[in-house]
Order: sequence, then C-alpha cells, then structure tokens
Amino acid sequence: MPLNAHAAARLRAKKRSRSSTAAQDSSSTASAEIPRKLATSSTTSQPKAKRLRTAAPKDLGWKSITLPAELGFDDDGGLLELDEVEGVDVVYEDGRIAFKVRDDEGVAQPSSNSTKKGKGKATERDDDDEEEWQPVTDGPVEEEGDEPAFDDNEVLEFPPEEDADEPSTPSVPATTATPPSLDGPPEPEPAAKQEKKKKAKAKKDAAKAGKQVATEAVALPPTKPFDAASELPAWAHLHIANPLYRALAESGFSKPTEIQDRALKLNSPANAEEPHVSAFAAPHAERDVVGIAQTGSGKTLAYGLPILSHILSQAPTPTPRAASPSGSDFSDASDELPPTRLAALILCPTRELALQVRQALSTVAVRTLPLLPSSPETDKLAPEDPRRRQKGRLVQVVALTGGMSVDKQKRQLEKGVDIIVATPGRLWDLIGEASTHSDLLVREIKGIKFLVIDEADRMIENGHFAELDNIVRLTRRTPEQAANGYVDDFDASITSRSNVNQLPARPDMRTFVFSATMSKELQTNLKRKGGQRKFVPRAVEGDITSLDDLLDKLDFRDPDPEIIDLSPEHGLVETLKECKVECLQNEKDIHLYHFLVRYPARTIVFLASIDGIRRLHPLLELLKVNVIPLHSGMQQRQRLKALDKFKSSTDGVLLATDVAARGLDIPAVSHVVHYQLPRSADTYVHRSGRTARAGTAGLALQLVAPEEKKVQRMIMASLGRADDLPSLPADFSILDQLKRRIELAKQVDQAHHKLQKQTHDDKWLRETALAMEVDLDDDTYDSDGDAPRASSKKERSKLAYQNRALRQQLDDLLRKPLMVRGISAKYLTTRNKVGLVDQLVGGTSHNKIFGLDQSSALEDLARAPREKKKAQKKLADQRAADKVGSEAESDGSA
Ligand SMILES: Nc1ncnc2c1ncn2[C@@H]1O[C@H](COP(=O)(O)OP(=O)(O)OP(=O)(O)O)[C@@H](O)[C@H]1O
Repeated sequence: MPLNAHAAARLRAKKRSRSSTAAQDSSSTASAEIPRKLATSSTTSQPKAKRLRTAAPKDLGWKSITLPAELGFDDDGGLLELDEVEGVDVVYEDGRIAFKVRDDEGVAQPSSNSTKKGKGKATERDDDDEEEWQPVTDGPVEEEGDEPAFDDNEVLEFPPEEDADEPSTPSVPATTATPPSLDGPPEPEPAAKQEKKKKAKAKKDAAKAGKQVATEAVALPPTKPFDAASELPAWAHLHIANPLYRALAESGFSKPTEIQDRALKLNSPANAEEPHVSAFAAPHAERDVVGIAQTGSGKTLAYGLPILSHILSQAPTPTPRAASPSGSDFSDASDELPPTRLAALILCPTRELALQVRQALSTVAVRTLPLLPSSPETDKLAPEDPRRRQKGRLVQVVALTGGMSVDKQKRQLEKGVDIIVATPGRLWDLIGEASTHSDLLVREIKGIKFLVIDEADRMIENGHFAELDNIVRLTRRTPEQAANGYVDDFDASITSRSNVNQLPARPDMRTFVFSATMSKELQTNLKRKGGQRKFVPRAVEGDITSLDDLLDKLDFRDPDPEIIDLSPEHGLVETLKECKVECLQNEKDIHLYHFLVRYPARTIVFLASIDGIRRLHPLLELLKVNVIPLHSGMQQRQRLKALDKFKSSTDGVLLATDVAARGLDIPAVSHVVHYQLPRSADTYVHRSGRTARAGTAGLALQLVAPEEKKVQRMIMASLGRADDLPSLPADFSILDQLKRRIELAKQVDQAHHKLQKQTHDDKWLRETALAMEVDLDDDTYDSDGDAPRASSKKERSKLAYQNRALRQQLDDLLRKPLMVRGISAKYLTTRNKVGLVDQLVGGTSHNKIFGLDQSSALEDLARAPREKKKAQKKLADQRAADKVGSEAESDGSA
C-alpha cells in the first residue's frame, strides 16, 4: 500500500514514536507523494514571512517517489530522516489545514492559474512581480438560492385585466417593476460585494430590457394549445385547463404525485358518470376533499391545480370596484350587484406558509403563459417576470398576512384578485373593519368557489378560533339555500351593510381540507358522520377548539366528502432516516455543535422556546456557525429575510421554533435536528418533514436528554414504533475539543453581556443624573444593593479588556484544527491506513476535522452497525488474547 509522506515544509522530520497502535504496511519500499520541490530540497532556510500565498493541495506539484524502507519508514508507518524541506508551510487557519507557498520559491502555480493549467506544473515567480495572487479557498462555494426569494408579498403585476379575455396577441405586457428580492445582506467580503454590484447591475439591465421589450411590439403567432398527450403523458388523463400543462412541464413536474393524482381525478368531468357522484345532490359534479398525505408530497398543487384550472376555464370577471355601477356603493339590490371575481380563499396557519403558498401558485400561474421568443432583452429578465411572457389570462394571487402593510393589501384587493391566501387573523382584521372595503371583501368571500384549509390540524392550535369561526361562517349557506334547514348563525353586525350580510354564499362551493397529519379517530368520525352530514351539520357551541369542531362548522356541500388518506404507516416519509444522540441536557450544545461541524449542510434546528434560540444563537455565531434565527418574536420582514438568507446558503443553520415546523418548503434541507423534542407526534412529523421532501433523502436527529426519554417513547409509540432509533456515531476526542471551544464561547458571551449591561446601566445613570442636575463622579460609585451603579473607568476598561482577551483566546482556539485522536499536527502521515496527504490532495479530507474523510451523516449512519460490530469483535479478540496471556502467565508462575 503506498504511504504518503508529509508535505510539511520546515519541519525536521524525526523518527515518530512507535506508540501508534495502527498496524502499517511494512514492505521494503513505499511510495510517497511529496511536493516536487520539497522532495529534493535539503536547505533549511525559513521562508520569508512576506508574500506567502495559500495554495490548494492539488496544486502543489506532488510526485510519487519510492522510498526504501530503511530510508524513511518504520513498520509504524512513521517517517524517518526526511530532511527539512522548504518553500511550503503547513499552517492551520480557521481550523483548517492550509499550505502556504512563498512566492519566490515558485513551488507551484498560483492556484487560479494552476487549476487551469493542470496539476503539478510549477513555475518560478519573479520576486518583483507586483501582481497580487489570490488565495485559494477550498471551502464550499456559495450557491445562489434556487428558489425565487420571498417577495414581501408583492403581487406580480400581470398584464392588464382588460386584455385577459383576449387570446394571446403579439403585443407585450406593460412594463412593471420587478418584484423586490429580500436577499439577506451578503457577507462583507470583497468578492461578495462585487457579486452584489454585479447583481444590481444585472437587475438594472434587466429593468432596462423590460422597458425596451415593453415598448416594442413582438409579432407572434397565436399560442397553440399545449400537447399534453405527447409532452406530458403522465398528466394527460387529469382534466385541467390546457395552459396548466405548460406550467407543469416548465416546472419539471413530469408526473403528478399520488395526492395530486387522487385529488385531480375528482376534478375530472368523467366522474360525473360515476354512481357515487350522481348521488351528490348539489348541482355540480365535483367533490369536497379531505386530503392527508405525507410532508413534501405536493399537497399545495393538489388543491392549487383544481383552483387554477377553474379560474383559467372561466371567462374573466372584471374587478368588482371597476364594474360596480355606483363605485363602492352596496345600496343596490343584491341581484343587481356585479359578479364577484374571487374564486378561492386559502387559509393557512402561519404567515410564512401563506406567503409560500402564494408564491407557489403565482409561479404556476405565470408559467401558464408561453415565454416570449429569446432575445438579448428578454433573456435578461427572470423567467417568472411577466414581461418575459406573452399576453394572456394571468391569475392574480394575493397573500393577506399579519406583519405586512394593511394599506398595501387593500390596494391589491382593490385591483381585483382571483385567489386570496390568508392567515385568519389578518383576514378577519380586514373584514371586521366595517368599511366599504370590508363589505366588498365579504361579498367576494361569499362568492368563492373554493375554500381551502391548509395544515388544518395546526389551524386549530393557533389560537385564531374566533377569526376562523367567523370566516368559515361567511361561506355557509343560509337556511333557504340548504334544504336541510341549516341555521346560519352569522353575526349580521360584522359588516357595515346589512344587504351584504344577507347575500347568499355560493351553493356549489367546494371545500378542501389538507394536512400531513390527522388522527385516524377523526377520519373515522368524519366517515361515520358522512351520512348525517348530508343535511344536518352538528351545531357547534362556542369556539372551534378541535379539528372535529372545524369540520363540523365547515359547510361541506358534498354530503360525503372524499377522504384521501395517503399518510404513511408511521407518519414519516420513507426517504427520511431518523437517529438519536442520547446525552445530558447540558451536553446538547456540544453534540449539536459536533453535528453541525461534522456534517455541514442546510440544517433546521428546532427548539422549544424563543429564549432557547436567543441563548444558542450568539453562542453558535461566536463559534462561526452560519446560524440564522427564526421565531415569532421577530418582525415579519426579519422573518422573511431570515428565510431568504437560509435558502441562499448551502450550509446555513436555521434555529427555529415550531413556527417553521409546518408546510415550509425550503429546497435541499439535508438535516433536521430536534434540539428539544416536541410535545406531540404530529409536530414531530411536521418538523421532520422539512427535510426529505419530494422524494429526496434527509435525516432527522433527536437530541434526547434523560428527562425527555418519556416524551420520546410517547412520540414513537404514537407513530406505532418502538424506540429503535440508531445512535449517530461520534468521535469522543473531537467532542472534547469542541467542548473547550463551547466553554470559551460561553465565557465570551457572558463577558460581553456583562459589559453591555454595565454600559447600559452607566448610560442610564448618567442621563438620569443629567436630568436631575446631579453631579455623578465617574470614579466613585454606590456599591450597595442591586441598584444599578455607575462603574469606574477602571472597572469598565477592565471589563472591556477581559472581553477582548477572551475573544482573542476563542479566535486562537478556533484557528487550531480539530484533530482526530492519534494523528499529529506536525506529520501529515497515515492513520488507520488512511493517507492524510491522500485525503488532502484528493480533496476527500473533512474540511474542519483533520484525520476524517468527508462523509455524510446518512453514510455514517448506514456504516454505524458494521463499525459497531467490528469494534465489538476487536474488543472480544482483545479480551480473548488477554485471557490467553494471563493464563499462560499464571501457568508459567505455577
Ligand atoms: N408533481 C410534482 N413533481 C415533482 N415535484 C413536485 C410536484 N408537485 C410538487 N412538487 C414539489 O414538491 C415540493 C413539496 O410540495 P408541497 O410544499 O406542496 O408539499 P406538501 O405536501 O404541502 O408538504 P407539507 O406537508 O410539508 O406542507 C415543492 O418543492 C414542490 O415544488
């Protein structure tokens, strides 16, 4: 087996101790990879401190040499007698190995060139060369977020409504502003700044291009219907409006997910022929749906596509205000009122989810329009920019959530919308205003064709009972409408005009209730009630406090709503792997930090409280983890920015409360960590479902303290499982090193808070003294009790000094590499038959932990049982050998 000699320059190689237990190849010769120049050099001169540059290992010009065993290698694999080499320093920067090459040594190419010119090509550099050499970074390259950023609920400005009913024409939609991106602030790196500038320029160019495009008329042939049968055969059997096929193809959704297939089949006109449908008393053939399907299975489009399909197949309705003969006046008789435009109301439990649903539906809506032919101007625009599209019917989707400007939302409503995605709180605020706006909104809601309750079970938990109740009442039929004598207890005083209150709700409204979790008991109840529900829904007294209550309050027009239950047996997605780490409560920080360092990837860490996030966030930040907090104590804008930032970083760590547990569809989340276990199995399912979405693999890790064992067993039991989760393996020598870092980071944090508090107290005292015209001697202070006191200058500077010193210590510690036990920082040799240089040169070395190969948590988890078996066998062999030895000894002594 080839052994790798170390590349450490300036190190006089001495015989390594034989203490290493790893058995090594002891063949008489061994080949080693040594930087070309280093292998031949024997000078001992120190590289000059100036003009050192970082070189990538692969650019160092390694060459294989054959070393006779007597020259260099003992049977430990240790390196003997290789003399000092020069020109390359092995240094440890930010916890990583880095090779520093002196310019005048010219050992290797500057990285930027050498990667282009090929491995190992060394060129001499002139000392007078003033050109700056760029350091090579081996770190992961930051990728652009692959999802469009949340756009602060800006409704995309689609082509003017008047044109909506016209067939596609050659002209181009009017210029509109590009939806603003909420990109998080980039790192203050010069490269990032440049990138930002570039983006800004590109955006400007795109805006310019958009204007240009808008002013030029592009002659286009009329758009042909999309040929679903040949281009999207897996969808062709489902009856949806033709432009949607184009949108699905453009989205890369080659086939429907199971829940989509099942839900859309109920949309099919073919169903009208089926006996169970003909039994449906209402004058329509479409069904109400209660859909339960695993997380990430595409439920949004399962209800979204029937809605979009319905809208696209209807003749466009003019905006209510514009069409109303008397503007906003509702004094006319109800039958003279203009038709309503709003087709669907989608209720979501959280703001983020509502914004995400809006985004998902808007994207599909835009994609129903064909792209304009490619041109230098249009190509600069984002594909979701309506200016890239041909004119046609564009569905308007608006999100009404808290934390956003009410006025803006009203303006959007005024323009006319097809779909409202709302959280109950904000929607009810808008309705309850008792203004012309709210009357209009009530009238629109009464006319909806679809009512959707997304994440239905969470909706109940969210504390919006009253609002939800009131909104749901608007969609119920009046006694006259329902042949069952249904009593609508809608409070007439909610809106300002009684004639709006008396408007009937749409008789053929469809109701969709979706969630990833719903108790079997509830489903059974629902089924059992099907017959009764036909005409007599249960009168629910008081608030809606359970999903059962909600289902009873919903006025399903379908007496037998279709229940599609695709929930997996154990509630979790098949592509999700679970594991655990059992540790004490106060060791969770170490294990979390270990996991994040060992397996850098997009990760969501769930905590039980905002306080927990406020404690952990600064700690991990001090440890240089790319950590992003998300909780309900943050302003909406901050929350959206946090999500945006998380989406655009490949190794971001989102520290979140359960506000992020449901529905959020963030691409490529590799890991979910339950820092604290949730209190219910449903929340566990939803939290874990933020990874392993749409058929991808993912891992959920539970950090379980002894006091949580009971909760854990309960969760597992309610998912129908024993606690058989595998433990994630950890290297204890690394944990020790991480523990030191964490302890120091905690001290830094405490010192920082102490200083901050003191500064704050001092400021307050000084301001108070000034206001009271009292002299406050800086060097004297009141030291009794807990009352805030002004600190002396000496005290303050001592604190500040301590603070700085601790930070410095932490920085120094973070710069030191993490080393697996048994390897040396000085000699990059071989450990457990793994060549460390091989790892570095081959790029397989772990970025932060020296001595480990890069591997994913899933790979390590899969290997864990084999490794455990091996370790057990080794231990058993060792014990057996010890036993034989001691028996032989005792025989000998006898
Ligand atoms: N037919 C399809 N083919 C491939 N991907 C799809 C398809 N339909 C939806 N997706 C993608 O799957 C992902 C998950 O979809 P969605 O958010 O609707 O899941 P969900 O079932 O609502 O999840 P949750 O229960 O967590 O809210 C999204 O990124 C979506 O774009």
